[in-house]
Amino acid sequence: MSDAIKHECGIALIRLKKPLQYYVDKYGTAFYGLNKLHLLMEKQHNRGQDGAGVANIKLDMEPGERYISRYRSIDPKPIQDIFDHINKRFYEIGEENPELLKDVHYLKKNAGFTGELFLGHLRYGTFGRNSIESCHPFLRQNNWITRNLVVAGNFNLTNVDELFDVLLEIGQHPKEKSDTVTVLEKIGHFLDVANDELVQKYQSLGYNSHDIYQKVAENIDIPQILKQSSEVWDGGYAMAGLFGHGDAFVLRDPNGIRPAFYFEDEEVCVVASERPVIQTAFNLKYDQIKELTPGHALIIKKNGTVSEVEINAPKAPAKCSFERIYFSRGNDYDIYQERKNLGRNVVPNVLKTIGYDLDNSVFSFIPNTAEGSFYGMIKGLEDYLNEQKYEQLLAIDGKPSPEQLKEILNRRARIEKIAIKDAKARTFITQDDARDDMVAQVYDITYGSVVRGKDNLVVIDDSIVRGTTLKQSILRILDRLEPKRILVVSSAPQIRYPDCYGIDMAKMGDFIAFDAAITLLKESGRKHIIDECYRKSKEQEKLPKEQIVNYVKEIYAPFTAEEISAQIAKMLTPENIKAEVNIVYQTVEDLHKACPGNTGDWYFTGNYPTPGGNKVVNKAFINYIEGKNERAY
Ligand SMILES: NC(=O)CC[C@H](N)C(=O)O
Repeated sequence: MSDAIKHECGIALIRLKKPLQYYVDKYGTAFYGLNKLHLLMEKQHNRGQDGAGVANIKLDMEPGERYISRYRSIDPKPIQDIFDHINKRFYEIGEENPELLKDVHYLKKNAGFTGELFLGHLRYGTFGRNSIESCHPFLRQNNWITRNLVVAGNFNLTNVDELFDVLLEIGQHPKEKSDTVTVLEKIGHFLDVANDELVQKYQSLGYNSHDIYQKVAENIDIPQILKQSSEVWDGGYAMAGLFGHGDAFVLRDPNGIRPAFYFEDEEVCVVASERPVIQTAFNLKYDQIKELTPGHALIIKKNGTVSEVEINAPKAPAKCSFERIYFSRGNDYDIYQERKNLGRNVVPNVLKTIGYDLDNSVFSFIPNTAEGSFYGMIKGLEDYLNEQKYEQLLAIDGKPSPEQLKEILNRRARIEKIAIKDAKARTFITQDDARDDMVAQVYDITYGSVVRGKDNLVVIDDSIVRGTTLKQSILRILDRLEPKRILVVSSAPQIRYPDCYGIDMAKMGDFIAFDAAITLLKESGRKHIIDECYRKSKEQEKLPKEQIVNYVKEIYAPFTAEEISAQIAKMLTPENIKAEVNIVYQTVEDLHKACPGNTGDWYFTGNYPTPGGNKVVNKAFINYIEGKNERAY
């Protein structure tokens, strides 16, 4: 990915189902859960760079003993910072007496993060600031054990304002307006209600105070609480939570927009945002990992029982295709195949654009996430060439001569490693005139890989959002190789609409495809379409989200995808470069063929799976026209 598109958040949850001593005996460590959590988080570091956090709950502690620990960090290397911080205490204990590091009783009484229930989170913020206070997990503390709640999620809701107002209506006074706090308080409210009801019930049955909370802990109906609190959430979410007494959950949105995978056996229950992460951390096979059903919650009771429970009826599946194209790590069994298919599917259009001139074309990719689709593109080119060789051989009268055979068989796609990504140099002195030049050097090239003035240079990238790095850096540096033409291939279709479900792409002006369509409208004397779209958007601004229509589609409607691609190519071509620049995008249809299980495509099509999406795109368009540079949710 050449654009600095923002990653998702990632979650990791572990419940150790056996007493800690079991892991000491079997694996030789009292830190089995903590180490696995570290691994799960490290392997998902791609999902969030703003910060990270972990929480832990110890089961069956005595009153007066601490049982919830949490640590968060916005250090440039937050995962390392967190585990350094946690492990420091263990080093101290080890210095004192190494035996104590295997004494689970001592550890539970004397050190944090030695419980049985772990929750980790990696954050890329889509709401609010990048402060440590915005890092998950969030805590809602209480002196009654069953009222304690810890929450972390990969999510974005379109109706946080609405939900916030409901909190006010019921008389709450939230100390801040953040989406995670709003969700936490929403669940917290129904948790309180459930507690009150159960306490009353057991009081009337004559239980004493201590036993009452024991009974509450055993009988609290987590699915009911989740139903009540999530009923009106509009958005994408994989929301994880822990309760003070030891129950836990992970709830997935009804369209399955955000991913969640899990594994369970007699020792552990593990949940993460990506499947191969669990495979690697616990040495498991692909089919041992389950995907959490949309609209369902995984409920992990304190007693160790695990079940998937329907919370909200699943809706039309719209699992995020961007996870497959770019966000999730490419080492997932399915995702690797899908990325290769994405590359393979663009081949016919690529061949057409280069006039089928394989002899004078060099193929490469933008490091590193486009590597999977590059392999697919090569396979597609090989298929094409094989087809040609077959035809050529058949066309020969009689037996081909050795020379003919060699010539035909030797034809292959010319593949080179062209672009190299060097270490990030983030700390440029900003306003300096030399800055652009420095930015241009973030990528480098392999000299001598292209025949000057003669070759087409084809490079595949996974997607193009704003295209800034392409324009400022990549195209300029590729032009130094003096190809006749540079063809940039995007394994994703044109990004035309904002995301409001957890990817930070919330402004129309951030999309080169949108810029291109607006420019085309203006240049062709059709500005009235923009005005009309603005008028209609404004008119429905105050309507309930269910009634809002995505009129922004009308901005793109007059043009074919190819016309917009051509305009994008024009706009992204830097001044003073020699090569002709073309851009070929994946079609939406081919995207669906490549990633059949993840049909969520609203950023490409404007078809939002929830009503709130239409409200967001409406707002984003109004913001754009009115010159407001802010998020639309
Ligand atoms: N990318 C995400 O899932 C973000 C989670 C949440 N909306 C936050 O900003 O903290």
